[in-house]
Amino acid sequence: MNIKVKIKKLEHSVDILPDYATQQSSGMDLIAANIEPITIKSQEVKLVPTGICIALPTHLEAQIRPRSGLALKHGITVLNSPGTIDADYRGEIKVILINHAKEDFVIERGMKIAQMVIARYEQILWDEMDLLDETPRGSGGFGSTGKF
Ligand SMILES: O=c1ccn([C@H]2C[C@H](O)[C@@H](COP(=O)(O)OP(=O)(O)OP(=O)(O)O)O2)c(=O)[nH]1
Ligand SMILES: [Mg+2]
Repeated sequence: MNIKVKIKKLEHSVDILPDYATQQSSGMDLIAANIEPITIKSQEVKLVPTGICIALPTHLEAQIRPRSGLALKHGITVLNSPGTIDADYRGEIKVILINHAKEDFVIERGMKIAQMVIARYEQILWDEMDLLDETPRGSGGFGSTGKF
């Protein structure tokens, strides 16, 4: 679609911008911009800077998602996944990482720490009712349709 989105690099940012690793990747890899290494001890949470600010147009949001390789090999994931970057946010994009492994993990500057998916969203208005239309599912949920 080639929608152009404004991006600003902060002083501590890395040289390259987030990018798609392959032609049809849905997410762009986000790069750690911490000057000094950040150690995430087992079960610890750390906020990792990316050094970039963006200005998304209305109806687009950015979702911060984990990288499966970091999760599988090192137990590192995005605590608030998917993190939400609102269209009106102009601050630095930061990534909340948690270490679920037993070993410490060190985030080095330049490391690909998470991925960012740009998605469309809608805002709605409530139409408050006393009764909602009936459906075959009704209030069934949480496994109501069976195991297999
Ligand atoms: O992983 C994240 C999540 C959020 N943000 C930024 C962008 C987002 O637009 C803003 C607010 O995020 P969110 O709405 O998830 O946090 P909140 O706790 O509700 O804070 P606020 O009251 O500022 O909305 O913080 C990040 O940089 N990284
Ligand atoms: Mg919020």
